[in-house]
Amino acid sequence: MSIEARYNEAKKQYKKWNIDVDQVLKELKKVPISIHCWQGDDIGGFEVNQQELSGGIDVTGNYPGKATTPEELRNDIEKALSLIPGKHRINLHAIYAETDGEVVDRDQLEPKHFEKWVNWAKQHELGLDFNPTLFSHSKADDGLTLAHPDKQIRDFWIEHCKASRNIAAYFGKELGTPALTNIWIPDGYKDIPSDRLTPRKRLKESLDEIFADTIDEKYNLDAVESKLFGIGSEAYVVGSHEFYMGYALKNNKLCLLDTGHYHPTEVVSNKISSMLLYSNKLALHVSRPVRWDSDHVVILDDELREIGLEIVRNGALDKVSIGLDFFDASINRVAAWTIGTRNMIKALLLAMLTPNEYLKQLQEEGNFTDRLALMEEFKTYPFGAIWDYYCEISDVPVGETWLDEVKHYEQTVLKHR
Ligand SMILES: C[C@H](O)[C@H](O)[C@@H](O)C(=O)CO
Ligand SMILES: [Mn+2]
Repeated sequence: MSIEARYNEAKKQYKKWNIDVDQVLKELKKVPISIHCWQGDDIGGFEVNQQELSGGIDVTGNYPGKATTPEELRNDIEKALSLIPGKHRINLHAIYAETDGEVVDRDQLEPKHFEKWVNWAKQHELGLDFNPTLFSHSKADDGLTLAHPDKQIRDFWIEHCKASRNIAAYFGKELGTPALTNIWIPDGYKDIPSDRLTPRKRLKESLDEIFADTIDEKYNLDAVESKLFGIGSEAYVVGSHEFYMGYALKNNKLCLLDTGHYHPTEVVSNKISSMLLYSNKLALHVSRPVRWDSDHVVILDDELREIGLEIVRNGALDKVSIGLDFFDASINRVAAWTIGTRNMIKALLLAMLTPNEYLKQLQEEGNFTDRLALMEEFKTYPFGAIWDYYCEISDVPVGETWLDEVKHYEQTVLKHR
C-alpha cells in the first residue's frame, strides 16, 4: 500500500472522533521548533580564545565529525533541517559570534558579529533565537556572574546581556520574527550557603539593569531560565525556579522551563497549565534528563507526549515557544538533532490526533473509566501512517530512511574533518 493509501485509511479512524487530519497537518506545519545550534559542536563556539566548557554543564562522548567552523556548523544544521519536516528556528549562543580572527570580549559583541548567521537564516527562511553565554569565560571561573559580589564582574556580564538583547533585536528586525533572548546563568554554590538572600538580591538588581532599556516585542522577547543544581552548584543555585517565576511574572518576562532543571520526579508538563494561567507566554527547553540534567537526546517518552498534550489541548501553540536543549557527543550529531526534533514534532502531532475536547468532557462528567480506556486505546491508533504522510508531503525522508542520508553525510563530509 502506498504512503498516501495508508494515510487515507488511517484518516478514517480519526474521523470517527471528529479529528480532521488534513487540518491537523496544516496546523502542525505552522509550529516552529527552536533548534539549538550547540548540539553540533558540543557547546564549543567559535571565539578566538576559546575556553573550556564551564558553568556546571558537561558534554560527554567523542564521536568524530563535530563542527569546527561556523560554515561546518551551518552545513550540518542544513543537513539536519533537510531531514526534519516543517519550518523551524535556530537558537544561537553568544559564543557563536564570527569576529574574523579579532578578539572581541563578550561585553563588546555587536550585531555585525552575527551578520553571517542572519544572511544564512534569510537564505533558508529561518527565525533566530539568542542566548548570552555566561560560562566558559575567565570572568565566570568561580561560578558566579550576574550575582557576583564583585561589581566589576557583575557589570561585565550585565553589559554582555545588554549587548545580547541588541543582537537579538537585530535578528528580529532582519528576519521579521521576534528573537527570544534567554538568560541562563550558572551562579551558585557547591556547599550549603550561609546567605541565600544576598546573591539573589544582586541577581535581581542585575536583571533590572539589563532590562532597563525597552526593546519592541516585535523584535525581541526576553526569557529567564532557572535551574535546580549544576556540577559545582549542588547545594544552591541563585536563579532557582521560584526566583525566576517571581521575576518573570512581575516584570512581564517569559519563564523558560528546561525539562532537565527540576527534581527527578518533578515534570514540566505539569507546570505548563499553571504558568499559562498567570502569563500569556512561556518558553521551554525540551531536554531529557537521565538521573540528572544530563541533556540526553529527546525521545518520544511519556513526558514528551504529555508536554505535547499540555500545549495542544490548552490551545497554547502560539503561547509556548518550544526550544530544544540537548547535547550528546557519543553519537552522530546530525542524527541527534534529527532524532530529537522529529520526536518533538511527533509529540505535537500525537497530541493533535487526540480527541482532547471529548476527553475533557469525560473528566468533567466524572467518567474516569472511559477517560482511561480511550487514552490507552489512542496509543495504538495508526499515528505512524499520518506521520509518514506528513514527512512525504514535507519532502523529508519517510521512516528511518533519513538514517541512510546521515550515514552518507558522515562518510562524505564528517569523516574528513
Ligand atoms: C547550553 C546550556 O545548556 C544552556 O544555555 C542552558 O539552557 C542550560 O540548560 C544549562 O543547564
Ligand atoms: Mn536549558
